[in-house]
Amino acid sequence: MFRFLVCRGVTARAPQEGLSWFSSFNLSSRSIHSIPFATVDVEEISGSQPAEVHNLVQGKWKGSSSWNTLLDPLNGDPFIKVADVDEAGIQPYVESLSKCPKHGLHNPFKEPERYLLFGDISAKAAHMLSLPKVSDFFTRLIQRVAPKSYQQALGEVQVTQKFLENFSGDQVRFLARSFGIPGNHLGQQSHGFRWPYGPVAIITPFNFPLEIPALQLMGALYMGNKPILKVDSKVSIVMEQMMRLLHYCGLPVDDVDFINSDGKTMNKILLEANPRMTLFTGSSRVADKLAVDLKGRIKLEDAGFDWKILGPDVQEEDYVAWICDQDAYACSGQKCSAQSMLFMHENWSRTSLVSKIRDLAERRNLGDLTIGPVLTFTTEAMLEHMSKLLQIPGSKLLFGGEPLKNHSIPPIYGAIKPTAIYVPLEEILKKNTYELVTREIFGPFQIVTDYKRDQLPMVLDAVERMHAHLTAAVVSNDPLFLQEVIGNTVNGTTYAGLRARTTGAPQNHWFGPAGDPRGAGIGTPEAIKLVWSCHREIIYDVGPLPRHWEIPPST
Ligand SMILES: NC(=O)c1ccc[n+]([C@@H]2O[C@H](COP(=O)([O-])OP(=O)(O)OC[C@H]3O[C@@H](n4cnc5c(N)ncnc54)[C@H](O)[C@@H]3O)[C@@H](O)[C@H]2O)c1
Repeated sequence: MFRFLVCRGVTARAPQEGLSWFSSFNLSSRSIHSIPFATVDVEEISGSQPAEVHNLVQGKWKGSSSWNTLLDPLNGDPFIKVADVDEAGIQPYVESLSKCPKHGLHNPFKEPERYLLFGDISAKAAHMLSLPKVSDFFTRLIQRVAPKSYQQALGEVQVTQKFLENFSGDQVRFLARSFGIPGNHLGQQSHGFRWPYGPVAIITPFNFPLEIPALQLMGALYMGNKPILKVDSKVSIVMEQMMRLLHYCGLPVDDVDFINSDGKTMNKILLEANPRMTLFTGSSRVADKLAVDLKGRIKLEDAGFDWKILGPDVQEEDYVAWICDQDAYACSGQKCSAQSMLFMHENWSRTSLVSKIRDLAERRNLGDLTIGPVLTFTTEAMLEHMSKLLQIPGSKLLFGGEPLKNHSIPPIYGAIKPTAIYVPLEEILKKNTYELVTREIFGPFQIVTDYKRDQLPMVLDAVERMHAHLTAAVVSNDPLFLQEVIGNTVNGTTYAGLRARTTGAPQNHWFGPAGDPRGAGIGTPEAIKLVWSCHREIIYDVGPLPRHWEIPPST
């Protein structure tokens, strides 16, 4: 992995066209030391040289009178200053959103050229992200604010790059494909169109600083909406730089507002600006509040308490153990799709699967960020949860359960070893323990249990009672077993088969919860159309009237 320097203070350039756009960022001839859109040098951000994150409203980047200082999650240095908008400063954002009509910035009858514009922007942005120094820039920036291994952070950049490639050229206009049905008489035809909502809001969490906001933002824009984007301030520097890249690739500067604020201020903006649709990705607690506040005009990607069921056919033990380790502990367990509960068939309990998972988990280390800080739970909170679980009869610590040692992660964040706790199935199902055992701990933490051949209905009962149905894995190549588990469950993204995993949200398949009419999706054309457009039917009825038509009797 090579390092490079970026000139501090370089501002976003005006969009340029065609060849000149490409040659203005020609790696071989011009400076390999600069990234033309970037305003930060990822390797230089530190307590002595803190980076600044700005807001964008009505086409202008703005600072703020109050700056929120972030601590480096690896050493506690105050390393990023975020221009925080407080409740007194929301008016420009409310006004900007209110200016956008309900019929959007474009639709099939208004400025259709913009569908092509977004195909072009996507092609250019995909090209930029494919350049090694740009992809390294974003990968490292992600690592600085949401510490995860280089490979995991790079994965976000690659998914975003592929997604942008997917929606290059004419693919944006194909998203707005309409259909027509012949009518009842000459001159009548009905046409179904994908229509934008107009002013919309996007709220995203800390754990995927680039992939989630970038994919949802582009989907919103493709369909003709004007979004206000709010990313968790802890990581918003990544998307701030991505906004600058998009401007560089031709995104009109007043198409998107970008805001840094706390949740309360954002809640107020939503109530005052009244976006026609809000996409919320985050915890179920906030999701449920917003669903009420916004009177249902919302789509949700909320909490994940994701399960994996190992079926009766034991095979490829090493592979299954490796996937379990990746699913539970990559990104320190801070994926919404992380494996939270593992159900092992008794045939698997007789193998050395658990000790293999433990050995793999023990390879993880802070040096390469294969384990790292937990940003929303402290060490004490996770250990306290563990001791409550260990009071359940028959439960035991399988491995982990200790704080990480020899680190300088500040105490506002958590730092524990990858942890697995065994809880007997019968105990999990008891009314007063169920809630405790199925609480989502957004860290390197999983529950393991086992079941006997005739206890599959109990396993299915346990997963039926969960409130979030995001991802799941059924690890078996027994078609009857797969059929039974899939037919009796609902999770929106379910992997089935020997190689099944719970994590993995590439751009090539739908990712989102099921079983909830508010459920959103991300990544695919279906997800974009569902989340970011509504159906509009235009019934043409132009005549002519039948010859000798007369006014009929009233009906
Ligand atoms: N389903 C998915 O695709 C998905 C993806 C990633 C994360 N998640 C979930 O997100 C959670 C972890 O993220 P988190 O702790 O940052 O979530 P969170 O709900 O605390 O915050 C998410 C975002 O909402 C904002 N926010 C908080 N209160 C708000 C309010 N009242 N009005 C408007 N905005 C508000 C936050 O500032 C942040 O930007 C986990 O539960 C995880 O499972 C889900």
